[in-house]
Amino acid sequence: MSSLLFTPYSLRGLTLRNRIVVSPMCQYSSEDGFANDWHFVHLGSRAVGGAGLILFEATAVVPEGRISPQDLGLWKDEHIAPLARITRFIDQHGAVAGIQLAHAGRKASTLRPWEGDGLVPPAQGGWTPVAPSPVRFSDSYPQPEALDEAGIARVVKAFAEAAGRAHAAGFRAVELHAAHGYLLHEFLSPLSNQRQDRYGGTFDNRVRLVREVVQAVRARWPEQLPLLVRISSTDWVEGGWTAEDSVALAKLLAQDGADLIDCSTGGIAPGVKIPAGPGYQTVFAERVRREAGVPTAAVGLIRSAFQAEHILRTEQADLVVLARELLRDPYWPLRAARELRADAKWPQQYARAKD
Ligand SMILES: Cc1cc2nc3c(=O)[nH]c(=O)nc-3n(C[C@H](O)[C@H](O)[C@H](O)COP(=O)(O)O)c2cc1C
Repeated sequence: MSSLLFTPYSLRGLTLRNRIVVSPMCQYSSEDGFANDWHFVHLGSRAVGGAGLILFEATAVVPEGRISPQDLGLWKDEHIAPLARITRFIDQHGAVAGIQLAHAGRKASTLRPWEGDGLVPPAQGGWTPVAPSPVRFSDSYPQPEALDEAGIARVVKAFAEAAGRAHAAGFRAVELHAAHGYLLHEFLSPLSNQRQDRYGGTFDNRVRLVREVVQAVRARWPEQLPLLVRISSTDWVEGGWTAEDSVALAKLLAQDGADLIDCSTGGIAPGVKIPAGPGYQTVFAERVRREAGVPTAAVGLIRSAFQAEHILRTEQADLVVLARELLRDPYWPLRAARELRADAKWPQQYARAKD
């Protein structure tokens, strides 16, 4: 029986050689948003290791939207060339390079990198983070400033412009980060969004920003290439964002031009007890897929080849996304193919090694 994990998968005009996705993972290795040799080796080795789609870390669309001052960025044209060097290498090794575009909102770093090689804390001119409402994430986070409508419009434009640069850098998939308590998620969740204008209150108002971003990115991103959205499918908190909300949102985002929903959870509030166990978030991918009729990706404690194959065979998700397993072992796909005795599409040298 052939393996589903190693069966190519198509979204729009793009075909992945298999269904293994490298989850976006911050590397804390960039200066001023620029990719460098660390990113080249880290991401390139995962292409050589056999993954189908490699999602670059949360990449900030504006400098003040970084989770850490060492995050990648795409807020200026100068960021394109070093990224293009990496996407070319990934392409040459048969994988697809995708980028996660992000704005960290109230959880953004407030350290403004200065001209030299130091950091400026908020009291000496660092950033004030922005959010839907002036509600801090926790006592140890600064109070954010609520975005006004002009600020919201600038965020939408920044995502679209970053998507344009991502295309110029050779990316063939883009994922919008609307999860883990960052800006787009902060608008979705009633726990962080206490606005009373057309971006807050009702479900339709809270989803307005993420819909505008999807529409704006879709307008900028080539028609034949896929657009993914990562959501936190539940806040795991009473009164927060729910799995039902996720199903309703997925339907709307599909109308707006999203092709796949990457179903993560959590991140909106500190100290929340999450029942983490093998594949603990897969149930959300399954539900969104079944009830919204939208392709999904499953992520979270997916560790073995058989577990990944099972998720696909039982139609819980269309793609499996691995973070820590692929951090430990870039060659996880190669091992998985052996374990499943799958006929994987390898770069030539590995095809020879496999025989
Ligand atoms: C070092 C590290 C960095 C991460 N950075 C990101 C990120 O940039 N964007 C994101 O959506 N998730 C990020 N995550 C979360 C992972 O993508 C993934 O959702 C989570 O680790 C669960 O998958 P796993 O059990 O396979 O590790 C990060 C996780 C780790 C371990």
